[in-house]
Amino acid sequence: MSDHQADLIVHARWIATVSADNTVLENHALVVRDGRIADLLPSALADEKWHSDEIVRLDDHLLTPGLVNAHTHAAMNLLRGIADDLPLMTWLEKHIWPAEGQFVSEQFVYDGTKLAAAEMIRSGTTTFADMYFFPASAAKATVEAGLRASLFCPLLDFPTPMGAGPEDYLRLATDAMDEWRHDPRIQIGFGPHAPYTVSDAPLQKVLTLAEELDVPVMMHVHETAGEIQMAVGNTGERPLTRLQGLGLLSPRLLAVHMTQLTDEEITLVAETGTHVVHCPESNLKLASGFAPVEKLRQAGINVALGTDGAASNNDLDMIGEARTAAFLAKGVSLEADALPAADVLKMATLNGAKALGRDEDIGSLEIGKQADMVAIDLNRLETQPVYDPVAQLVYAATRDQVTHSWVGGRCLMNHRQLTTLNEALILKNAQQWQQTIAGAEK
Ligand SMILES: CSC[C@H]1O[C@@H](n2cnc3c(O)ncnc32)[C@H](O)[C@@H]1O
Ligand SMILES: [Zn+2]
Repeated sequence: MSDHQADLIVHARWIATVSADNTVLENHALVVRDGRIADLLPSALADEKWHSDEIVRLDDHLLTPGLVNAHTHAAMNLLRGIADDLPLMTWLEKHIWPAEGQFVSEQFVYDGTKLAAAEMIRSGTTTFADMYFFPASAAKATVEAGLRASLFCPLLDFPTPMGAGPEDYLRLATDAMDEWRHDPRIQIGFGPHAPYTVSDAPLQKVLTLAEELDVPVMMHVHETAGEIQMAVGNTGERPLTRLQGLGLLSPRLLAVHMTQLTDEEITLVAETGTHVVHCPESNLKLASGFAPVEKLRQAGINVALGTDGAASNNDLDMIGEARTAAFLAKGVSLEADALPAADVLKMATLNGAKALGRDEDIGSLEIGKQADMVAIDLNRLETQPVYDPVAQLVYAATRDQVTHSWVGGRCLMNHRQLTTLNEALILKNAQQWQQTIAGAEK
């Protein structure tokens, strides 16, 4: 390869870099070599300086970093619509856990994660943080789809189709960590489900192992007021205080939901460097509340964005989630400048990468980082004219305007055609699962 031979050059009308200075470049080219961004320069100069057999010209598009869905349960796509309009604990205990107990298997997770991967690619996500059973099956589906994932291995006090109890779950998690240690696409972490399903002893083991193996931990925390009332009634302590006592609050922890927080707890989260994952649509649909995002941001907390699973959201659309997050922040603070478009895009990209400890590699479009990026066609009646492309993405565009996706410079979607996944087969499998599951309910 000559000095200026590239694997891929993408010219775009706008490039939202999400770098520290938040630059939006106009009429620039992004040059990819060996999966990484080798150059970012004005299109006219790129034509003189760089050569490539693969040149993509996107004259009406905004190029952004691939979106990072910082919390989901991918395989739950197969349970989308199985139980709606219910509060969290009824939804979980009366519908979701019984269905999972009956149907979740390696094949369910593989098929469900493929279905989710197709939806995620088609809506601009390139990395997702998953917390679900049989992570080896999720990893296989992820790698075949060409996405990146951080897979948080489940841990609960009670048996599930995947394991008999904490010792089992911990062994499965460390086995997965061994297996995937050398693959840069897959990161494995611990996913203790929630304070109300995991007791102190296994949580202490998680902490010791996570520190020893230097891996992240993800947990649903303070999702509802009921969770806190129950804990206070049983132990006299709020769950966050308990987690702090156990030493779990740290930059290693991604605390998901956090809808119930006192000012003192916000200070504690900030001081410990704990990351918060905001899942506004799931929280709204389950009527759980919402994280006080503006207060968290003002306290200096890194807030990432997640969809949660498709059984509570009911989609994995990070563009829609970003819009909901922005509107909600404005609505609850009564401040129109709360969570501006550029900040919510950062929340959906770089902040997620940071929470996962992957921001040296992904989350922004900067020279040296992985070429994980997506293109959004703004030349539609719904998004013209364009004064501010990032505002247009957040406030007006929809996920079907995502036309291209690359992970490490590899194209996963070209003009809305998936290149790694068989859509017809994924659809057929999803319909078969629906028949099996609905048939068993009769
Ligand atoms: C330990 S595997 C994941 C486990 O979590 C369940 N789940 C999905 N969404 C939520 C949520 O919003 N709060 C709590 N638990 C949730 C999922 O069904 C699996 O059982
Ligand atoms: Zn969740």
